[in-house]
Amino acid sequence: MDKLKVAILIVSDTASQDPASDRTANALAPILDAESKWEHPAVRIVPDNVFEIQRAVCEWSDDSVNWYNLILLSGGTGFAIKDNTPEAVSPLIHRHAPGLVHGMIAASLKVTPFAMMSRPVAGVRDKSLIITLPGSPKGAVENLEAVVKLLPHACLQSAGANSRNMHAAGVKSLEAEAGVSSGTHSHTHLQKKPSQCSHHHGPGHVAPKAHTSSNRQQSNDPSAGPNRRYRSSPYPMLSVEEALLQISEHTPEPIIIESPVNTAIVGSVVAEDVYAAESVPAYKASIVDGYAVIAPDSTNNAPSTKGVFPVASVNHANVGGSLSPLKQGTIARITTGAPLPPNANAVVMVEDTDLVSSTPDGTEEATVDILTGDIKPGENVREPGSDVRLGEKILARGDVISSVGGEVGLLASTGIRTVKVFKKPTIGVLSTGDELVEHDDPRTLTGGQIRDSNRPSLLACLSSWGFPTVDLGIARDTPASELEHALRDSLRGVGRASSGVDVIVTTGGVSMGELDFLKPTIERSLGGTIHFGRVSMKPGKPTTFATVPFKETGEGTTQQERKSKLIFSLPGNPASALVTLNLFVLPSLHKLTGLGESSRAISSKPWLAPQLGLPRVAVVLTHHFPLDPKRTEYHRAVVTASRSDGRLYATSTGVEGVGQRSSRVGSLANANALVVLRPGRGVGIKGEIVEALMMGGVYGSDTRLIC
Ligand SMILES: Nc1nc2c(c(=O)[nH]1)N[C@H]1C(S)=C(S)[C@@H](COP(=O)(O)OP(=O)(O)OC[C@H]3O[C@@H](n4cnc5c(N)ncnc54)[C@H](O)[C@@H]3O)O[C@H]1N2
Ligand code: MOO
Ligand SMILES: [Mg+2]
Repeated sequence: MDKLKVAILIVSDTASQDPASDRTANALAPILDAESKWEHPAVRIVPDNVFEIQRAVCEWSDDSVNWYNLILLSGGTGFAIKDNTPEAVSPLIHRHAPGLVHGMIAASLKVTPFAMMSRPVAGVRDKSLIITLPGSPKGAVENLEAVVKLLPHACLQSAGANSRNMHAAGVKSLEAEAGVSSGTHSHTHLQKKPSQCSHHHGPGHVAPKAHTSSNRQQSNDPSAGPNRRYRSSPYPMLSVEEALLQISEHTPEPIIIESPVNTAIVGSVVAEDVYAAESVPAYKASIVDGYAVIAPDSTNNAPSTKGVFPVASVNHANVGGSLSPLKQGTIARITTGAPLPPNANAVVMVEDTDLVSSTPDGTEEATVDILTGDIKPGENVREPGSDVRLGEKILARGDVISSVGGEVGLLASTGIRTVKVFKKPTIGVLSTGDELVEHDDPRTLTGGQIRDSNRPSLLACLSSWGFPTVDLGIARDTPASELEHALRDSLRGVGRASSGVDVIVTTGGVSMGELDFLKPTIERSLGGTIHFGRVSMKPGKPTTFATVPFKETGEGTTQQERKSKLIFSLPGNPASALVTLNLFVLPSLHKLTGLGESSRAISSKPWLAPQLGLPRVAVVLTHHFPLDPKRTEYHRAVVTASRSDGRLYATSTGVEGVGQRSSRVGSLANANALVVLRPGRGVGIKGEIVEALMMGGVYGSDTRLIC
């Protein structure tokens, strides 16, 4: 018999930094070598990080050529916060092996009651047997020794060997070595072929409840095949309002970064009150072009400003150095914004003066006649700090740095070089489907191929909202592992998503088809939680929202814990994808970007206040709109403002025939609003006032009148 392949994954933050500190791998290897059934183990070390662990296990189990029969993990199985090896491994397991877990704990309990504090996991993924062991060399050795005799047999069965033959050939001796007797129960168990196990996972079987958010059944098992898929969705149908509440609840709080004041902060929300670092103006400045004068007041006994005065000096804006004081009886020429010389207290506009004489060379003013005596101290002068006082609060937490430029101007003028803002989330967009072809592929479509229109349209929409995006490409439906790898890579920040994403938006694969793998992949393979998988709306019924646990540490941030990443899995139909992006993803992005803080700061409203998501307005229907009997419809429409009566009017982008069909992305071309049509019989009547969500600016019109 060929030797079996075995890999050891050491899970330890310490050993990942200092590989020499690991003693467990060297302690385990001799136990396997003694069996002479194993190749020398491959060893790798990763930190206590769910994604690193999953990546290594998948590499060893999923490669169709170089897969390993046995994958042993050591470390991260205790109760400490950072111990998350079982959480990383459980979702990867297709068929659990509680017997091995029981055997290991029973053996350890003979040695120490602390065995109860270990949380081992064991089971089969594809053809590989995966077992977690404690991190200490002693504990790992004890656990491995407890099961090692059974492992060659277990691995061969997992790999698909005929168990009857194996049983006849060697089980008796195995049992003898392991010190167990071959009772009826163990016979039955060992005789089961791996493929037979899958019938446990069809509908009717209560799957292990790992990360579901309710008591419902877990999503379809992709390996069960179409004849075993659910024939009704296990996901409860939520109302749009309930779905928005779930999103609100599970969208993490925004995190703060220090950002330089430049164009990139436009659209950001200020995270801490900002105080002026400098006064504006920093000096006494002229508001006009003219002559600085000493206007009479009770303190200076100056004569009237009316009369002819010698021009003593010239003050331009941008002068360096110190200015000589203005003497009584003289004036100084000055430009707008320039500093007044000491003693000057007012400026006379050049329009209120006449030139009397020039210097002998004819190039300069010698004397000027001031035509008005009605100049008061302070006239045409900006006092230091009169625009902005040093230390004055110029922006408050929650303020939005708008594209108008006023906030950037304030920061720039007061010497603020960096500002604390909430980090804008980065969104990765992934299309799924075997039928998809790049939209710009020059080849003619064949068979059931269609162009991927969702990715470009979603990326365009997200960019227009001002969020950084990552194009995650297309993941095929088959093999299902392609989707799993694409999502995991994006969550871990490798490949196309190397700069990291906070939110993943996928389209396709969320409904009831046998290739609709999104939900099972999130739940079963990534250990995510699906908060909802169906919404009573049209279009967009199968919209799915999930969170996947994650810990982030990065540069330049002050609060580094983003505990989970968000996945919005939108329906594949193009109109459904865009409508649900607007309706569900935008409010979440707004919360992540700190706009929730904004609404709290401004009005103490909860985060679902109108500032989050699309603005809501009341519109008048310009014609009859058909209603759906069950689902709330988000009808694509053009909203115009009437100049005659100041009201907003909504006209459908197409009510006849296929106008609003969810495959018809054209229903969103020119649309600037989603008209909210509550379910009912018949039609929404022309002239009726309903709610609309504005996706773009209102068009102007004075012709849109109804009677
Ligand atoms: N038996 C049932 N079937 C369907 C139901 C249902 O409740 N029971 N729901 C329907 C509804 S409603 C929708 S919406 C769709 C959602 O389908 P999926 O999200 O599973 O998406 P796919 O099956 O992958 O594709 C649907 C459709 O969209 C096209 N598509 C997919 N991706 C793209 C893309 N990137 N660019 C352009 N077009 C795309 C795909 O080719 C299909 O034509 O399910 C109904 N079925
Ligand atoms: O819910 Mo679907 O998006 O109507 O076609
Ligand atoms: Mg589908």
